[in-house]
Amino acid sequence: MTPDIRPLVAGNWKMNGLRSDLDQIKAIADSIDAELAEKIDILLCPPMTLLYVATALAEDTALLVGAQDCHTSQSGAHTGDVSAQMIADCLGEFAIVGHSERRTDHGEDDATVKAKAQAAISADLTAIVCIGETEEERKSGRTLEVLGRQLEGSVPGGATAETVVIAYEPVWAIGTGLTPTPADIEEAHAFMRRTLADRYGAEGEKMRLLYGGSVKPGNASELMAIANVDGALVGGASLKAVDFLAICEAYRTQH
Ligand SMILES: O=C[C@H](O)COP(=O)(O)O
Repeated sequence: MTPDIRPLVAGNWKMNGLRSDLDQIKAIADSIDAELAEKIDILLCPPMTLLYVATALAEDTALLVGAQDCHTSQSGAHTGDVSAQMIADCLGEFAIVGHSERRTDHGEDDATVKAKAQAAISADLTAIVCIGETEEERKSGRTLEVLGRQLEGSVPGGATAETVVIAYEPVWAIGTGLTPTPADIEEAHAFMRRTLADRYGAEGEKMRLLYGGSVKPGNASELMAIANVDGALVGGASLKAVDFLAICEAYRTQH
């Protein structure tokens, strides 16, 4: 945690979720009480097919809703793509960009991720920019070098704490049940904080830095207590309301 930074717990449903799962979104939205809402922001990013219904379910609750990607343009001849403006039109407030699965599956490089983040910001969304090293990069001692390069290449100039959130997701920790040691996470987040503060000054000091990769109810408290970890980006454990809410609960007794 970072004093004076409001934590964000974000759920990324990835390519999961059918209409029959809308009850999970409703359960999450309806379970966020005033005490928890006062302490943290809680965000859910369902697949695009459920986005508009999700924002309707979240209306008049503290649940925030976002998307998992956006295009670099706001409209045009891009079959199958969805723009940041369309996400905002569906009342989404966030867009994840540069998730490692998109970097791998769709060949998205840092320049593309930066353009997507810029498109999100231009549509008044907050961009959650994902970065993280592969297993091979960690084993060869290049983690911080990779994070520095990705921050430089993926985060737009002029980013502020309002417009950008950074999610550190070691690729090898995603969906594997493995997590870095608390010391390794602390080192990575301290590095990101220094880098962002050097580049963005006071805004970099306030930017939210999430940890993602096998966050579960059982390890959330330990992970969220690490210095400069201002929340979580949760994959698998966000699919069930009871698990996602248990992760959010890690904050109830803190602050
Ligand atoms: O966006 C979420 C991350 O990729 C983490 O996924 P996971 O919690 O299933 O490891």
